Amino acid sequence: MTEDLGNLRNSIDEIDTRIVGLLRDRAAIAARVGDYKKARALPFHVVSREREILDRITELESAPFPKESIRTIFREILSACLSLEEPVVISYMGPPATYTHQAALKHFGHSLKHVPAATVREVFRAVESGEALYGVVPIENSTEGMVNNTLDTLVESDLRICGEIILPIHHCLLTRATSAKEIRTVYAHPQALAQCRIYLSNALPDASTGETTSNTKAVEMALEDPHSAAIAGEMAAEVYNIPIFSRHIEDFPDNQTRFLVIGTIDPGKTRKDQTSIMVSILDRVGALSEILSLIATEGINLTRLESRPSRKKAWDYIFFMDIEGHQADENIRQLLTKLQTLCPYVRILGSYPLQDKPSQT
Ligand SMILES: O=C(O)C(=O)C[C@]1(C(=O)O)C=C[C@@H](O)C=C1
Repeated sequence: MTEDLGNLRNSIDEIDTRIVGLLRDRAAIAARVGDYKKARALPFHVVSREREILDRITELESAPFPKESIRTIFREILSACLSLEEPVVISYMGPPATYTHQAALKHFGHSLKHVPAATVREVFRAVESGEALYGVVPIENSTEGMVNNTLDTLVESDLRICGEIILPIHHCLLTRATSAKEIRTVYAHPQALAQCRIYLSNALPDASTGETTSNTKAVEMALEDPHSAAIAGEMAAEVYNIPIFSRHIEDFPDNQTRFLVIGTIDPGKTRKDQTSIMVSILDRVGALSEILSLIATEGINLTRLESRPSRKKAWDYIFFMDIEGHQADENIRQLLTKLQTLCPYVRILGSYPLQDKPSQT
């Protein structure tokens, strides 16, 4: 029997109607949950519950529908339902269409209000003042390393880390020029320029480079001058309506950036968490190795160790550590108690859901 296209499309229309009906029912219940929470002054955004929902629906059989798409769709459903309970503002390091903006949208969905801030410090200020519930700032790139400014701002602030976002970064060359030889200058944020060195020297050996405060600023320069190009993401090309000359121009294809979600809300314990701590150590032989062996003795996996000058005394350092697990776990509680006796200063920056590293796309 041959398929009838009209019948197939009618079936899809019926299913779509059912999906919308179910979303309407879900939204009505979420609004009731919102009223319940309002009456009891409970937090509206519950990270651990969202994580539970996302993990559960990912385990449901959806084939041939891709699992990753199920998660993306549900991320948007949760975002829309939360926005019915409470208008939530997210401050991100702007301007719009940067990778940080993309990271914030991926993590919180499009239904929350995403507001750009000019600097990392401004993002922290927006959250500290209560203008925003959360802030999103870049912390580390897999090719270029730590964003020191974010680490330093974290040290000075009382805000906690509520989550992390890992985004694969694929740079594009954006320009109004139609051939490589027309391009005289390539503008970008220093991090993006550094991540595309090989491409630039091979494809545009005669072009000079110009550093900008953001890739979006670079796009504005490239829009003004047809002899200029900018390095930025695909989202910037869409938002600013500038042609993409070349895609995937990053030197290392597995280029990822990690962002932090900062705020005051405790995300709660989930199935797989990570704890970030900051310690200062005594200036004596073996002090750091003693801490590392404590971590090993408790059977804890140390996934990141960074040092930064304390900015209080010359050659005095603070150490940032990420360990697998939640601060409520027995072995981490033991470790923290021992660290308090060993280190002059210990601060828990937060326990939050561990993000899976995205596979190369
Ligand atoms: O379960 C809740 O606490 C809700 O508010 C409902 C809901 C949802 O849409 O499922 C919405 C927002 C929360 O962040 C978590 C879940």
